Amino acid sequence: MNADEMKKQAAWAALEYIKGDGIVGVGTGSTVNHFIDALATIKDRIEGAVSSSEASTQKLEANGIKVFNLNDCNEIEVYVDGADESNHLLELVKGGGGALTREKIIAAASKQFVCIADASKLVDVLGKFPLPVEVIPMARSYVAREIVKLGGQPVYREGVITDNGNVILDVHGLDIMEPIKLEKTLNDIVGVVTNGLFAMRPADVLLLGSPEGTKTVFAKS
Ligand SMILES: O=C[C@H](O)[C@H](O)[C@H](O)COP(=O)(O)O
Repeated sequence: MNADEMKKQAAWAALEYIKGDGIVGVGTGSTVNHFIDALATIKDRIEGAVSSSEASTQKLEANGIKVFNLNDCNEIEVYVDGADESNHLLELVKGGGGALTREKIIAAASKQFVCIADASKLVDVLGKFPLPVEVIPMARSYVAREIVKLGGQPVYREGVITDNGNVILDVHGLDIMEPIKLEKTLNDIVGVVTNGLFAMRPADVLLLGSPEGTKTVFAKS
């Protein structure tokens, strides 16, 4: 079974978590693309979706799913999104596709966060995948220097502008032993919009596609 088949398996398993008839929070990425295909099969029983990126919005609308503005919604019941890495507390690294800020906003505004991924994404310690940081363009060099002071090696993601008009620094080599602390420290640098650590608001459940079937993982305390 290849990684994409595992992603698809986890994405379809997430349908079970869509219990109500309201608005579903939808993330971004190749795993979420499978979830949107799955969601399309129940589109007549849900009101619609809120979307974390222009790419997901396009795919949702192409599938006949109405996309709402988050400002017009109350609390979202369920948010479904992928991840680049998850530890056993379901703290995540996200943003490989550059959609981290809108993803973090919808995750914060949702009651339940269901993370979907292939089995390779579960790790003991976060940090092998470079940590994306979304930055206001004029602050790029300043923020990069501040990140170097923290021990990271920021790499500018050339040619990428986020849906919010910002740039991304991918930070290598950071010690992510204390994810909540690092998430806050990075967000405190002036010019940072947000970073791809989802530790203050981790996932509530992780669905991992694997050759042995979908595994359901809850946070280990
Ligand atoms: O910005 C992108 C998102 O955080 C994605 O959810 C993450 O990169 C995982 O993507 P994929 O499902 O393609 O592995």
